[in-house]
Amino acid sequence: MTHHTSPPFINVQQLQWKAGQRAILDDVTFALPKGRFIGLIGPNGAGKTSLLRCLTRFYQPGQGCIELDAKPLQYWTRTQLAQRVALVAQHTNAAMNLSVFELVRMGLTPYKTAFESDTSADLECISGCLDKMGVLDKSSQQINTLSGGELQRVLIAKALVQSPELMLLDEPTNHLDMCYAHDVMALVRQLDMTVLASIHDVNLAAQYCDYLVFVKAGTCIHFGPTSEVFNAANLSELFDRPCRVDEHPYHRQLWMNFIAQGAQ
Ligand SMILES: Nc1ncnc2c1ncn2[C@@H]1O[C@H](COP(=O)(O)OP(=O)(O)OP(=O)(O)O)[C@@H](O)[C@H]1O
Repeated sequence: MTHHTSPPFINVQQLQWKAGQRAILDDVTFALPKGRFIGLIGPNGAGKTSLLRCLTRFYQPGQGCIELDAKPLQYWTRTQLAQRVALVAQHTNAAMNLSVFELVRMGLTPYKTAFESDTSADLECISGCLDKMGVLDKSSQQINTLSGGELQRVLIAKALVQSPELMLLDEPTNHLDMCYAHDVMALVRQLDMTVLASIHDVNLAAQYCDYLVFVKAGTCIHFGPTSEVFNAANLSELFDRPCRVDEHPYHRQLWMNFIAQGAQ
């Protein structure tokens, strides 16, 4: 397991979370620096979503601790947490009868009292975030008429309006075509914040993420800078099957391929 020397921004120590009697996360430990794009990779059912939910305190860990910026998560008030951590969930219900603007405006909720009206700074913030994600022209469109890729960008814009220090993205490229997936990853990479994103496509993760966390069967088996941990031994262990990692001949980045059965 790789460790780094800078003080961690996200510090997870021996985290355990149980659903009923079953430990879904067990002994999860990793520490990651601020301001980086971090990919959470691992097979289906490994516990990536559960881990993201623990980081928002939606799930309460049975044991272990999570610190953000050296402060245990349980000490943040609900409002402080909502101002600092934003989650873009995997299955967001887009059937609501809202415009893009109305949805993105909801990102301001942690900063507002119930009847406070929008200031010009609020409106600028909303437009700025929509613009950053390339969807400003969709502002008045109903969210249930957006394409999957547009909706994903709008949801990230809503999280940006929250101006969190930590953005959690649960499979942000799910259902996106390759171009949209790359666009979303590139846009996220440009954001000046710490982003932890679960990503199924490990090559996409390796291309854009500074750090990777490997999650297998409810625990973290490796974490560290992508260049150090993205290798055939670690990925074979993660997926329980042989693979190789090479430098891609075109873009020169690390690239994983599974070795087909009988082709070793
Ligand atoms: N609230 C819950 N109650 C019972 N089981 C749960 C609950 N939440 C998650 N699980 C189980 O925990 C395991 C991990 O689920 P999780 O969604 O965290 O995995 P994941 O790595 O995000 O998977 P995927 O890549 O398929 O989205 C699964 O077996 C799931 O069924």
